[in-house]
Amino acid sequence: MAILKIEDLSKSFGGLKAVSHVNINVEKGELIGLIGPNGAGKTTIFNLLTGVYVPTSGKIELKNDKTGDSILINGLKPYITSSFGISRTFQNIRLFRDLSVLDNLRIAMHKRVKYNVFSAIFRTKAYRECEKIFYENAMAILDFVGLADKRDELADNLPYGEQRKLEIARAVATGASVIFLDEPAAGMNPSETEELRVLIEDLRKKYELTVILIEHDMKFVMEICERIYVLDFGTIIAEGTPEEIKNNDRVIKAYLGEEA
Ligand SMILES: Nc1ncnc2c1ncn2[C@@H]1O[C@H](COP(=O)(O)OP(=O)(O)OP(=O)(O)O)[C@@H](O)[C@H]1O
Repeated sequence: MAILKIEDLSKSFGGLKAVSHVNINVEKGELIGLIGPNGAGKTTIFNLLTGVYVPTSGKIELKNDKTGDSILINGLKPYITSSFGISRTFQNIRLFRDLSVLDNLRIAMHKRVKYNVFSAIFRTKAYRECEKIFYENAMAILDFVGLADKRDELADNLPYGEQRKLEIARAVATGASVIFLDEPAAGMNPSETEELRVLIEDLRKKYELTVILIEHDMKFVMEICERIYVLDFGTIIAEGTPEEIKNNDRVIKAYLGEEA
C-alpha cells in the first residue's frame, strides 16, 4: 500500500526550478533515501511534503494507514500535516534548547492532549491521567533511544550526537507514522553514524514507521535504505535498490561529472 504518493511535483523560486516534475511512491514501512548533489532539490522536497512550501504544481497524497483514506496534503500548513501523522527533523538541529530533554518530548505530544484549559488550571483527574500517559510514553521513547537518564538535562547541554537522537525521538513522540530525516548523520563520526543506523532501524520496527531520509554519507545511505531516489537539478534521475543506484551511470555522472 502506498502511504505517500508524490505526483508531478514542481516548485519554482522565481525563475529557478528547484523541483521539477518529481514522482515518488513510498510504501508503508519502507525506508527510503533521497540523495543527490548539493542544491539538487532534496530539502525543497521535504519542505513541500511538510507544508513549509506550497508546490507550484503537482500532488502529494498521504494515506491514513488506519482508515485507509487518502488526503491531499500539498500546501497544508505544517501543524496540519503533523496532525495527519507526518513529522521531520532538520539539517541544522532545531530543539527547544532551553527546555529539558523530557519537555522536548512532552511538547511534541501536545496535539494529542485530551483535556481543556480548565482541566489544566485546576489539575483535574483528566489532566493528571493524560499527563501521566504522556510522561510514560515520553520516558519509553527516551529509554529506547538511550536518553532516559538525561531527561532533566537542558537539550542545549547534550553533546551533538545526543541532540540528533533527541530530535529523532521528538519526531517519534508526535505519534507520526511517516518521518522525514534531513541529514541525520551530518557531523557524526563513523561509530556515531553506525549507532544511529541501528537506532533508526530499531525505531522503525518498534513504532512501525515509514522513514524517508536525505543524507550525503553514502555508506550510511547504502546500508540503511531499501530504496533510493536520486535527484539532480530538481529532477529524479534514478530510482532503485542501493545496489542498482551504486552502479547507475547517470548517478555516477551526477556525482562525479561527465568524465566518470
Ligand atoms: N527559499 C528559497 N528561495 C530561493 N531559492 C531556494 C529556496 N530554497 C531553495 N532554493 C534553491 O533551490 C535549489 C535546491 O535547494 P535545496 O536546498 O532543496 O537543495 P538540496 O538538494 O537540499 O541541497 P543540499 O544538499 O546542499 O542541502 C537550490 O538552487 C537553492 O538555492
